[in-house]
Amino acid sequence: MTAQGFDGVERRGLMFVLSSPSGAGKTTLSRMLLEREPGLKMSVSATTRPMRPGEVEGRDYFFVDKKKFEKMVEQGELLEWATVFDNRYGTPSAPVEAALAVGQDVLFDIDWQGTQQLHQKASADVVRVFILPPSAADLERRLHTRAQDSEEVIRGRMSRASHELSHWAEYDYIVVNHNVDDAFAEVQSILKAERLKRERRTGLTEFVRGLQRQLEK
Ligand SMILES: Nc1nc2c(ncn2[C@@H]2O[C@H](COP(=O)(O)OP(=O)(O)O)[C@@H](O)[C@H]2O)c(=O)[nH]1
Ligand SMILES: Nc1ncnc2c1ncn2[C@@H]1O[C@H](COP(=O)(O)OP(=O)(O)O)[C@@H](O)[C@H]1O
Repeated sequence: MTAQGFDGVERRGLMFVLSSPSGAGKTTLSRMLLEREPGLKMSVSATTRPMRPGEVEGRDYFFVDKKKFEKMVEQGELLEWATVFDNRYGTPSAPVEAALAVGQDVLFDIDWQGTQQLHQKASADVVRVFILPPSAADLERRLHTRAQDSEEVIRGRMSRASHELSHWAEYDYIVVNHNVDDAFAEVQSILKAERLKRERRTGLTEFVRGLQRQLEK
């Protein structure tokens, strides 16, 4: 599972997780990252929740019924899964493994339960980022301006937000999404720095040996 770094030094692919209370901006930041960061692939989850207007099957989620979801769990097809807002959500393993195998990094928009499971399985390769809204009023406004959920669903999401927030300390990095461009720049810097971590740059020993050979000539 090695990727060619942009500087030619091989490294292991990483799993980049964004979590937040609903409406804090994960989807927005994920889309920006995918547009601007080569070598990053989105993990598309399976969910039993209904499709929202504008969502696309296979791009945003694989929309499945409860029976199909249970079958995926039984057959061991999911890397992690959890129940959120009365719906099930899970990460199909095969595409993640395939992406890492060809040297891509994988981006996950999953909740704290899934993040814990992923971290238990592959702690060295998981980078966890938690996105905070600047205030409760902003969070509620964003859920309304997204205009994709009913009043009742929005109320449910607001009442779950405090519980979601309580998991912030399980993450490696915390970004407050005041302004989307600033938050994006922060998330992008985290990804860039994590790609340079010595421990996952498997090709460094060979690279440095090559440099030493050149110097000793
Ligand atoms: N554990 C887990 N959580 C997921 C997965 N996919 C999405 N989620 C989380 O489920 C929650 C609800 O997602 P969604 O219905 O798309 O609403 P949104 O957060 O408002 O965009 C969010 O916290 C997501 O991060 C998954 O595959 N596994
Ligand atoms: N920094 C920001 N300022 C204002 N609105 C934002 C900001 N970040 C995201 N939004 C808007 O808030 C809404 C919720 O964002 P979204 O990315 O769907 O959140 P999540 O995926 O965490 O539920 C969207 O309408 C999005 O355009």
